[in-house]
Amino acid sequence: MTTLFQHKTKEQWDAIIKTACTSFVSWSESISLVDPLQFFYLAEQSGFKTRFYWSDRNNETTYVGIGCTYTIVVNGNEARFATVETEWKRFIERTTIHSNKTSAGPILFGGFSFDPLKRKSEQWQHFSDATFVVPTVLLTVKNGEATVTITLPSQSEEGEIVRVQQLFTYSDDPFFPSPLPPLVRCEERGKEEWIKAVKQVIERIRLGEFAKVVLAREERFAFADRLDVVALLERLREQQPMSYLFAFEQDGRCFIGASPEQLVKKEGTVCYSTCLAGSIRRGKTIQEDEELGNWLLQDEKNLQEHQFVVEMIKEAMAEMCDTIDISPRPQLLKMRDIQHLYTPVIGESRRNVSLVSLVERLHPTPALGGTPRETALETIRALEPLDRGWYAAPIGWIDTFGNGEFAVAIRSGLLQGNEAILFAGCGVVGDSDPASEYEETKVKLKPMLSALGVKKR
Ligand SMILES: C=C(O[C@H]1C=CC=C(C(=O)O)[C@@H]1O)C(=O)O
Ligand SMILES: [Mg+2]
Repeated sequence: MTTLFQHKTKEQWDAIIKTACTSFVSWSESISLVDPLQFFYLAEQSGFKTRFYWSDRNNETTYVGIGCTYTIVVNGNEARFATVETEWKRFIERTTIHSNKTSAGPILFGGFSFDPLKRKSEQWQHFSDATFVVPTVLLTVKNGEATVTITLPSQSEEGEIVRVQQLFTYSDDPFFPSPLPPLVRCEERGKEEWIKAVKQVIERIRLGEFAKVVLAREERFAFADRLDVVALLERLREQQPMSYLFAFEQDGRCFIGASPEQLVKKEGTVCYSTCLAGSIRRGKTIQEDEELGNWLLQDEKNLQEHQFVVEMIKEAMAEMCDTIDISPRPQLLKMRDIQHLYTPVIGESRRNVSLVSLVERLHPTPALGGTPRETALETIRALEPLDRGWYAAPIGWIDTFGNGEFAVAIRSGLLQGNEAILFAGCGVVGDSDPASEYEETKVKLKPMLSALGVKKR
């Protein structure tokens, strides 16, 4: 047995918790490097019902959150972004933070639903229009260094303290996630209805009603046994190393994915965003892959699909930043299963714009909604035969300095018991072909399907 966290005795914990004159207390300490997945795994062993996992696309920062000391839940469209922001500020004011490193400290992690005006389906009942948590225990792994941050109410009960402490005594034997269970059934809902919706959207674009609408669909998969989130994260981490990896689990339901798309990142006065739209599969040989990539870089339909995103993000960033830097032409972003047109944007803002206000301004970009935004959203609400829930919406974190990052939760799915519901969409423009758009959604389902071990359907 190894003790991960040896620095403080029970008496020292008590002293920190009980002498705080604020409602919450938080402290951080360096620990020896641990595999974040092992930490995530331990959470379940210790009986915590809430856990999350985040790692960015450069693998610079990984967070694992366990338990929840503070929760922000908002339902409905009214001020959901502003509420998250004010509640986070209120929490910081009510917390004594013992931290000697600027990079450590508690974070707020969570996500939003794609569209609060869409009627919530049964499957998304447990995911609010905004749910954010301050974890009881946070593991931060940054540049090869691990820090643990414990955040507790200053009136914590003894039992809770003991449960948290138990988490730090672990066996350092390798952990064994359960093997992935075999697939027993897959169900594709409303293929014909979806293709009909794509056709309708194309016609309405040609009539000049709107310029672009992103339509999504879902597929359901039933397995012989319960799906193990740790096993899935381990496979996603291995198979999609250049993606944001995220999982948010509460009471046995987990929203999980590996997305290539950054919505926004804020680091001091610097703000980053990316325009990602326009897709083609990867080639089977290097030559075919290059040919496909070159075709994508010149294809009018895909360039148009991409350009709508560039225009909107450029406008939003120009509004919020003093200067912006954006390249005039898209480049290729190659993921394991798919390649995209990609244009990064960097802005500098000395106006104190908050990360949450950037998220609010940017969501949904035309990579997930359409152009013009409101008409596209109304069209999606009316035509799309599913509730997107948290799919295609912002997911990410904010720290106590207001820095943080949000990804767009695509290439994702909802796990519950033996079942996985996966989502994929594509940008429909005037020159779209319904059959090719359908094929594109199949490519976009691949990252989650490979992680689930589903090969042929
Ligand atoms: C809507 C999705 O992807 C978006 C992001 C990149 C490329 C896209 C496209 O080419 O259609 C989509 O706009 C999805 O993966 O479900
Ligand atoms: Mg597309």
